[in-house]
Amino acid sequence: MGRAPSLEATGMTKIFGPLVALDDVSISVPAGSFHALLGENGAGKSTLVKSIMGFYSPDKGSVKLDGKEVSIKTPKDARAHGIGMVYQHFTLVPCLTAAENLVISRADAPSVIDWRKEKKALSEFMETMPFKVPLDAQVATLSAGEKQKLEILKLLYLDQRFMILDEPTSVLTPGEADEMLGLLGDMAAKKEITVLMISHKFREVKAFCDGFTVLRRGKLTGSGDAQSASIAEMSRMMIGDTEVRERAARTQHNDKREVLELAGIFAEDAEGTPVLSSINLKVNAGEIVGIAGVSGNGQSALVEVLAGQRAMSDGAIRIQAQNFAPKRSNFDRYKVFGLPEEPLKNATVPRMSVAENLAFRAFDKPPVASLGWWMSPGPLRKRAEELIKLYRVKTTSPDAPIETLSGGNVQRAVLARELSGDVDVLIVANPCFGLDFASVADIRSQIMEQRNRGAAVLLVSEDLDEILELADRVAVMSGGTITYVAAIQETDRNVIGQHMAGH
Ligand SMILES: Nc1ncnc2c1ncn2[C@@H]1O[C@H](COP(=O)(O)OP(=O)(O)OP(=O)(O)O)[C@@H](O)[C@H]1O
Repeated sequence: MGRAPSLEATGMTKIFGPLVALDDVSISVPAGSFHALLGENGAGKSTLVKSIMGFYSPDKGSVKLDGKEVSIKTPKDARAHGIGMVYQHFTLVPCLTAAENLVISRADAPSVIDWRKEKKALSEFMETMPFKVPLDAQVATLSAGEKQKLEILKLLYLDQRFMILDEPTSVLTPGEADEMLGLLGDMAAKKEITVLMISHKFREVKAFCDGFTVLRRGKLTGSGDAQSASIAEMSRMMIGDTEVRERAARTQHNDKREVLELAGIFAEDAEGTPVLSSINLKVNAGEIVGIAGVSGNGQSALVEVLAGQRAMSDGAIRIQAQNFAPKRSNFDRYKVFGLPEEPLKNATVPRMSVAENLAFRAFDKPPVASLGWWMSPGPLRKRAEELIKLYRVKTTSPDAPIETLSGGNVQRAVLARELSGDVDVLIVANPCFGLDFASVADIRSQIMEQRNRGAAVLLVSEDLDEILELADRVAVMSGGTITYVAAIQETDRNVIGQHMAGH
């Protein structure tokens, strides 16, 4: 077809108050290229693509498509120019079918839809596509891989042939990720599309990308050919001379005390449909049990139950053989810590400062609360400064509202707070989701150190590599229950993958 556009953004600058989030950055993505945009958390990747997409109006800079300067003031303008974006999280309407989602996404969708005509047109469109999604299926019933394919089909349906993908594989199994990137790579090679992909995974960049651009602290630090550059070169451009901490090793334990027990847990959603049924699992002191599974199989509901955000309809949580009701006073009493999904929403007060959020679990204890209920600003700030440094949280100041931090930095701030206490039980859900590799190394080391110190760790993760690296045992969740449990040494990726797929 040869319809892939080229895109060139020059001198892009975006200032947020005291912070230059993007400082004179230029990027060139030739037609039919599969280009990676790399950088640590907070480097400015989202700011760059949001400025190109018209979500932000840059303070300076210009965008050329196929060599011609274009004016993009809103995301609608970007769409009209054939630039589309796929986000980390799905944007489809779950209760509609795949076909309905495609048709309503059109700017010119008629108010009365002639479904016979639309379906014929859609089947013809699907014929020309390299991958298929069942058009009559309700989106809620599709797997994560199918939903992601539908997001991409939507861009093609809207004729958006410059695709910006924000970590598109974070919700996919490794097999699904390779399949999807492979198909996009083939389309790019045929010059049907041009892809700009934000990624933190060097393996994917090496396997599928031709060009790359690296940002660091809002500045361009390098670009080139992703095939000839080495991973070491690319990571140096990303992190400069910041040292990557060495991974904490697993130590042997004699302490086999049972600490956390999930005993026959059941839960329903608002409509009364079961989301968890008969969850039985024990976690010992000094053990990491990884819960693997394709997203949407009850993992979020389980984390919500453990965090006290969702009621159980039956069953019990026990800690050290005592019934545990998940509420704030008990979290402190039983030394239960954790990172829920979407930490900005579930574990912070977005408008409060980074320092206040870091103190949140400690705000009513000395030394922070030495003035009674008045939070004492001196110790609070000092403690915050220590944690910010130790966990490398990027913020303009401890006083900045936590909602102004990049996604990865909010996560690091919450982990800094939760991992810095005296932990008996640690419950973490996708702790490294969207983090850059230096942070992944840090966070995984911290989790391992808590295990080595004797904490019982429940690690819910959609990233199988993470479970294989950290867990002592793995449990697979499928259809709201645990279908498989094994010691890590006695199983492998394929067997776990088959159970994840429900076989
Ligand atoms: N709306 C905003 N207001 C103030 N500061 C912001 C805003 N959006 C982003 N920033 C800041 O701009 C910097 C760049 O953030 P950006 O989200 O572009 O990083 P990123 O490279 O996409 O990071 P991540 O990998 O964590 O998503 C960060 O320091 C962030 O705190």
